[in-house]
Amino acid sequence: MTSVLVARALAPAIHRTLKQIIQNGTITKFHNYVKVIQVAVPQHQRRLYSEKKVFERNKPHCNVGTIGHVDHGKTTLTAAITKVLADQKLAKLRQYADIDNAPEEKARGITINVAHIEYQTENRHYGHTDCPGHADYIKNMITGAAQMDGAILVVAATDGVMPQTREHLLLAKQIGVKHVVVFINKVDAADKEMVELVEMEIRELLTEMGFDGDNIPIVAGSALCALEGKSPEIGSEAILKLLKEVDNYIPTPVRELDKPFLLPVEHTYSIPGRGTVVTGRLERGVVKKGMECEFVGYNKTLKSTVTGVEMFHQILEEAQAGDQVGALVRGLKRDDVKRGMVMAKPGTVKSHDHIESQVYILSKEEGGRSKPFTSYIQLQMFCRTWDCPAQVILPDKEMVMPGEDAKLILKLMRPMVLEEGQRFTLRDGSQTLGTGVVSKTLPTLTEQERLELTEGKKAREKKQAQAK
Ligand SMILES: Nc1nc2c(ncn2[C@@H]2O[C@H](COP(=O)(O)OP(=O)(O)OP(=O)(O)O)[C@@H](O)[C@H]2O)c(=O)[nH]1
Ligand SMILES: [Mg+2]
Repeated sequence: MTSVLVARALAPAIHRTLKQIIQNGTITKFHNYVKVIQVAVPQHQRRLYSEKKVFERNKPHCNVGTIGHVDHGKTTLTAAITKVLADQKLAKLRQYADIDNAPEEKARGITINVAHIEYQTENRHYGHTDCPGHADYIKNMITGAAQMDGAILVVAATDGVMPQTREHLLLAKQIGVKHVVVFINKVDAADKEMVELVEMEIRELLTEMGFDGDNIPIVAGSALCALEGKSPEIGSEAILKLLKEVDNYIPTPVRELDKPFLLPVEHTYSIPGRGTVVTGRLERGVVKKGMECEFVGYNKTLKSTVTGVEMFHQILEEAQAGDQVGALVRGLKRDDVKRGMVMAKPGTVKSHDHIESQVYILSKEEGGRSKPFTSYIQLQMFCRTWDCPAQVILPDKEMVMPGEDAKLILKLMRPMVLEEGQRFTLRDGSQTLGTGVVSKTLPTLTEQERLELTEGKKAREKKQAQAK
């Protein structure tokens, strides 16, 4: 007991000294520092001296993000939001180059990977996902949007509604994002009539897509002015107005805290000296340090234990459904775990490669395909953080017309975690076909069926002939 008290009293001094040693370069690597801490301080005291802050859960958490056509200013707006809120001590400023930080993003001046940013308003704590607008990176946008409780659609006043404005809105709707707030950007470079015209055009599009086009809040301003601290009436004031609308219009969803936890893995990182961290939005339940977990997907089930939980690099006592989480896991290498796997309470989820579903196929006017399709068409299925090719079988009709609702049997190339009631999106090349819900999971494909699926009927017959 005395030694604990002494350690407690001495710890801040030890911490200061160690910090100084690091700064002086005597201990260069952080994990060496951690090792010294581990030797010097008893385990139950260690967190007190950790470099990281403990996350203070004093406001509801909500996930939003920016969607919209390429170059309309989503990343600039994301940076501007952090700037305006940093002035009120509600965020840490994230510069544009901090958000689009990959070399290719810098070279091309476009967003490729989604970025997760944190900020707060007076009312809520936000996780903000900045999505890419370029048509080639729609896949990343789908994963990003799947984590949002509400979206901020960015439309440049200089361009108005463009192809990915429409496509992102359509995908958001399909994925189940029900609440959208609009920011008309670049008003510094457009006249008033133009802005009014663009607003009318957006309201029309929203209504056409099945959103409440008449009442959705639309704020006009300039993200660049806000970021550069110029013309406050279209700069910082417009950003604050937008955030107020986001606060009011996008409700905090009811989280499923009492269910077994499930985290669709978005990324994996390796932290030297500590292990592997998986990130993603916790879909349901609660995760704490010490809990056993299981990674399921791609024909694999890996067992592990959660050894730490963080949100935006701050330590979490407990991660709750809806949180944007980083979980440190024991005994797994970074390459063992892949995006698209699910981290869940052991024994609570199962992979499936054969399902029955109810799907709405979009009409041409809604952005879907113009021709009907029949059995054996191969489509790409997007669900949570994974996507996978799937073969379609129509059990009760010859063909499905665009604009129709249909029962589809889907055979997946790989078994992935799926549950009854799970939503997914179907795409064909660069076109969104529709969304569906898993109505029933069916028996796993037999070896014969899988062979047929992967190699086609002809190849199978050839193999059988050769075997004879
Ligand atoms: N005039 C003006 N230019 C702006 C404004 N906001 C952004 N821009 C410029 O528009 C260009 C594109 O901005 P980004 O923020 O990269 O656009 P984005 O929507 O994130 O683009 P992607 O992520 O690649 O789809 C940059 O050159 C910005 O400086 C604005 O309010 N006014
Ligand atoms: Mg961007």
